[in-house]
Amino acid sequence: MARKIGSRYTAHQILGRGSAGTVWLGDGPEGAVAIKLLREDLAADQELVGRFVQERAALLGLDHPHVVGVRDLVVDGNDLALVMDLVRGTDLRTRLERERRLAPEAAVAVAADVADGLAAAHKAGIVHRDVKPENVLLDMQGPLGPGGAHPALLTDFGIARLVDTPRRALPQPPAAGNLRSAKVIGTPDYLAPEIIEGLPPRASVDVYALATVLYEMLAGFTPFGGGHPGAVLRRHVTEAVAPLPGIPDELWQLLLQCLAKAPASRLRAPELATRLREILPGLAGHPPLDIDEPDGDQAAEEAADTATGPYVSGATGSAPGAYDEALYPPVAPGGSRPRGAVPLVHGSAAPDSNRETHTSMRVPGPDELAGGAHGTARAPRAAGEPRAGSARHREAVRRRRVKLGLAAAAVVAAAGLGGWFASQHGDSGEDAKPDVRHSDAATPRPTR
Ligand SMILES: Nc1ncnc2c1ncn2[C@@H]1O[C@H](COP(=O)(O)OP(=O)(O)OP(=O)(O)O)[C@@H](O)[C@H]1O
Repeated sequence: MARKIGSRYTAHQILGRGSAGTVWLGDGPEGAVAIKLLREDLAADQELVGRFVQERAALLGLDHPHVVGVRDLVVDGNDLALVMDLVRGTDLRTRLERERRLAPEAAVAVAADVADGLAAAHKAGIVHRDVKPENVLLDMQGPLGPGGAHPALLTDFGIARLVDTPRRALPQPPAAGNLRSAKVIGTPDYLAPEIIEGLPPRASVDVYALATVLYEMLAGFTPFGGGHPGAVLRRHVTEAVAPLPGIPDELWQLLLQCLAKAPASRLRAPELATRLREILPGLAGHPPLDIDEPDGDQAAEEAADTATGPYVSGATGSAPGAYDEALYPPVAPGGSRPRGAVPLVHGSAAPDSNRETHTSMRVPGPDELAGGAHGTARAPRAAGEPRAGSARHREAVRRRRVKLGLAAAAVVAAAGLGGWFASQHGDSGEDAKPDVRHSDAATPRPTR
């Protein structure tokens, strides 16, 4: 059923749905396009429409082979739509759902494309803030690259930031104690620790998210994902990345550098793109890594811990130990994380229960984050290693947790996690980095 969008475009058929709206296959004066029609409640929000219009120049100005171009912005009655280049292919999430993990060469080729796209955006002063497999489109009509990878293009620039605002999105947390009132915008698995800690997001958050996507392409799971969203956030801040058995060392070192907790330790996007392309030839013929995902039952335990733990204690005025299900949806029966259960805007429905999407939640305080330091590490197992889950294994895990908990408590008591984290950033040299504005300012500021 065709539908007119403004005076110039016609939407013909739905390509897919996201949390902010529906993407249509359409056409306009210059041929086939993809039209992202924002949800009606978003389109009816005058403040939001104003921000989109204000952003017009930035959204339309990004022209790069690895960025999905925005061609037009339509504000027409109840419709608010972004007209984009049509990418004939699929998104990376769909490919990962099908293949689980990619061979290192293909994974690195995809990541290098995305890093190129990010480099262009950062140069133009735009931070993406929501790099994840759903936002990486694979152009099946493009030429095959290293490892048989199709060209990858990053989409949804600045959309998360534009759509998610404090206006009525969330109940405000009390402005007391060490709780910060800023919100976290993004998708839990890909959120850089400094965002969780409440620092303003800069270009390095995109590099962290891209490194997470690369890890996921190689491993079949993200480094800190699994269980309750609160547990995921804590792991980003407190845990080291578990090594991937069999990964070529050069690639592993690159991943570690870009997953560094301190933003200044990460590579910038152009350097990352260069390094990835440098190591590509050495990965030719390397098979996909043969590893197993950390156990689901462990994730379930972690989720249970989190639900009764200190993370959200008192955060929204609830009783200690309780948590607000509207903000932190419960874990599905069986312990597996409900992908797509955390809406971009409070109150919106998840577009597809199999899809991971954005989250919007308050930033936990340092002492709340410290509560996560007690042994939630999820180490991947080399294929063939005995699967955890036996009674003996569970007892060992419990004992290890107690030990780790005591150790963590000692560390936190001695130094204070907040102080530790602040010092990581305090001398990080982040200020010396290019000053990349968020996509909600009116005029792009050139990088220094
Ligand atoms: N420019 C495009 N060309 C072709 N298909 C697209 C284009 N943009 C998005 N799509 C497809 O439309 C679907 C929905 O995209 P959308 O960006 O709305 O949601 P998402 O990124 O999957 O989720 P969310 O917005 O909640 O993060 C995806 O399956 C994607 O593959």
